[in-house]
Amino acid sequence: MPEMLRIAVPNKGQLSEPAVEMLREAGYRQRKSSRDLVMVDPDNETEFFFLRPKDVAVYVGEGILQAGITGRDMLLDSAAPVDEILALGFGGSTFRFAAPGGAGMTLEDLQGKRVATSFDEILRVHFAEKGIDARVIHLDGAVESSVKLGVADAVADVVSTGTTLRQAGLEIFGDPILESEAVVIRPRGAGEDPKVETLLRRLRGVLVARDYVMMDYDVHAEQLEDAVALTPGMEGPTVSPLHREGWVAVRSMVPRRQAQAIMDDLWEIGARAILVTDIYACRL
Ligand SMILES: Nc1ncnc2c1ncn2[C@@H]1O[C@H](COP(=O)(O)OP(=O)(O)OP(=O)(O)O)[C@@H](O)[C@H]1O
Ligand SMILES: O=P(O)(O)OC[C@H]1O[C@H](OP(=O)(O)OP(=O)(O)O)[C@H](O)[C@@H]1O
Ligand SMILES: [Mg+2]
Repeated sequence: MPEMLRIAVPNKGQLSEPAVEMLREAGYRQRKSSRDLVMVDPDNETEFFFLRPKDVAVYVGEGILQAGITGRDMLLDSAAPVDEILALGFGGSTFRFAAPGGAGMTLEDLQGKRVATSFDEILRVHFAEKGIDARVIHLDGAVESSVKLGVADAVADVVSTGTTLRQAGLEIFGDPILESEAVVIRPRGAGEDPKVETLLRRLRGVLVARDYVMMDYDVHAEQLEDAVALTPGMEGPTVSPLHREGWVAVRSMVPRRQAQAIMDDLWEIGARAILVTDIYACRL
């Protein structure tokens, strides 16, 4: 048996499904049932371990697993000896203070108060940095209820849409404590590992395939420089001769979200036969 690459993946919660989906797009076999705790992918010599999201950094920090997917907030809260090596663009959230609406709280007002959170370590570090002496009350979840129930004076919690806070009658105050998203981690100080490098290259390929499209168009050679300025591509666009005298065909990657605006601009300078296609997979 070849040496297996061992990767930790969240087994439930907000990050689990999108992480599994991304690994599948990256060509890895993924679990069939959300109850599977281990999944072997022999073709890729990789084993996936489905662990509680907060535990991922612990396993990777101990060097038991060579890489893992978790939230940046969770990795920082674990204080495990791991490095973030790639941000994955999903599971975005901010970690923020909130208190009853209308109270007009500031960070300084937390001096001597009780603040409930599921991320004690992040909060303690933040208070230490800001010189605030407050009591951190650990709760495992549903932190928003703590103020109404009298367990805390304010909360520090994960905010995505803000709906949960609003429904609990709480209002954000102060600067964001942390911006988080799903990330790939590895043990701190780990040396180059060709299998981990392959995983990263594949995941970067998925990120590019999600964020970019391929654009093809024909343009008169006189307008080529203007057109290329609109579609500079990654390492410069491919330009090929067309049978039609004085015209060239151009092929370039462009950001998906700008594709329509770029097509409008290309049309304006006389480009025609402008086509956009999805990138199925890539290595850059
Ligand atoms: N809308 C969201 N709500 C909660 N977490 C989110 C959201 N969007 C992204 N995240 C991120 O997902 C992770 C939280 O995962 P999750 O809530 O599944 O774990 P958990 O709270 O420890 O687990 P559980 O809720 O099952 O006890 C964090 O990294 C957080 O930043
Ligand atoms: O800003 P929103 O879009 O409302 O999302 C944020 C909420 O989602 C998470 O809770 P989760 O569902 O993970 O439950 P938990 O409190 O048990 O962790 C988080 O802890 C907030 O409560
Ligand atoms: Mg949660």
